[in-house]
Amino acid sequence: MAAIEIDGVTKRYGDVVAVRDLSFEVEEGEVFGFLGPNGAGKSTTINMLLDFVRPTDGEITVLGRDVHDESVAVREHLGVLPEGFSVYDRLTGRQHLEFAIESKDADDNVDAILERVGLDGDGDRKAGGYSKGMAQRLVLGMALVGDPDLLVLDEPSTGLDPQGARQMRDIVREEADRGATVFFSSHILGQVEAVCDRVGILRDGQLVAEDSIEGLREATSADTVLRITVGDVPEDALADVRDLDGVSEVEANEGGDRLTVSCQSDVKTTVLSTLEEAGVDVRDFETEEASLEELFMDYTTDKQEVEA
Ligand SMILES: Nc1ncnc2c1ncn2[C@@H]1O[C@H](COP(=O)(O)OP(=O)(O)OP(=O)(O)O)[C@@H](O)[C@H]1O
Repeated sequence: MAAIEIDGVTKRYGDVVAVRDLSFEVEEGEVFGFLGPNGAGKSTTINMLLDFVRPTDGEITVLGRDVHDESVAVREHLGVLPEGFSVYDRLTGRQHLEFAIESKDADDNVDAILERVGLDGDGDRKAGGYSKGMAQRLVLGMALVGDPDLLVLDEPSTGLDPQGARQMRDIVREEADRGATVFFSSHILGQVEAVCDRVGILRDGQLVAEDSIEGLREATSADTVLRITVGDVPEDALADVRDLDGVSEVEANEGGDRLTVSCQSDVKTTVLSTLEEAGVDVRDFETEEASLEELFMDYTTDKQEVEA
């Protein structure tokens, strides 16, 4: 069973189409990163998943249940870190967690959760005095109560310091290891790269890519840079490499013993074998893959915009 099934979903706000005929699935136990530039429709999608907003068209099923018709049953299995969450100023962190444990009829240990989210020592302070990052940690702690089957986290790393961001990554992986599904949106691409099994990239309300990071790399035109140390290179060997499909640039240094080849990820081995076939002594090589940032730009920006 898929943990999340989004089928032909459209959301219109008057003339604005926030999400357009969106369909995708997230498998149980998967960590799925939901990416997209500002205004792409990520929060709208998450709000529809949580039944905060109704789709204009289409169906959404979470853990095999319709999110609207069976919203109460769905909620019992969900942990949510919503966008624009708020805390109760007059209640302590501990009281927030006790409330979450009681409402979920769970038996979590408050101190263990405080420690997990990095709030040990601050549990007895009023949440009104928490910094933004501390409040975010608290709401994440509340989302973890009751070992939910599905965690939905909207921009979980925003406002966290580097240590908090690392704790967030660890928590996401730990939750996945115990079998939970994690669906989160993010702008922090390094976070996504480090924890996601798959990502979906949204642009103008439509999914423009859905794959593992590795798969995206192979499918995109964002180049891999191959640095090769060679004996020496005859000009015609360079010409053979330049002629390969998927190679965009070949440069040799002045000494002629180092080559830099920009190419698509899947032609790296062809570049090396072409050099060897032309009699070049390939001594060493290293590759520099396109960063997730470059992949993201590649999927969400028109080529003309990049060139401009
Ligand atoms: N309540 C609303 N009324 C009118 N338009 C809306 C409403 N909510 C969202 N939109 C529009 O829908 C589009 C998608 O917005 P959404 O907030 O889902 O994007 P996002 O990907 O979450 O962006 P961000 O990264 O900036 O949070 C935007 O054009 C936005 O202006």
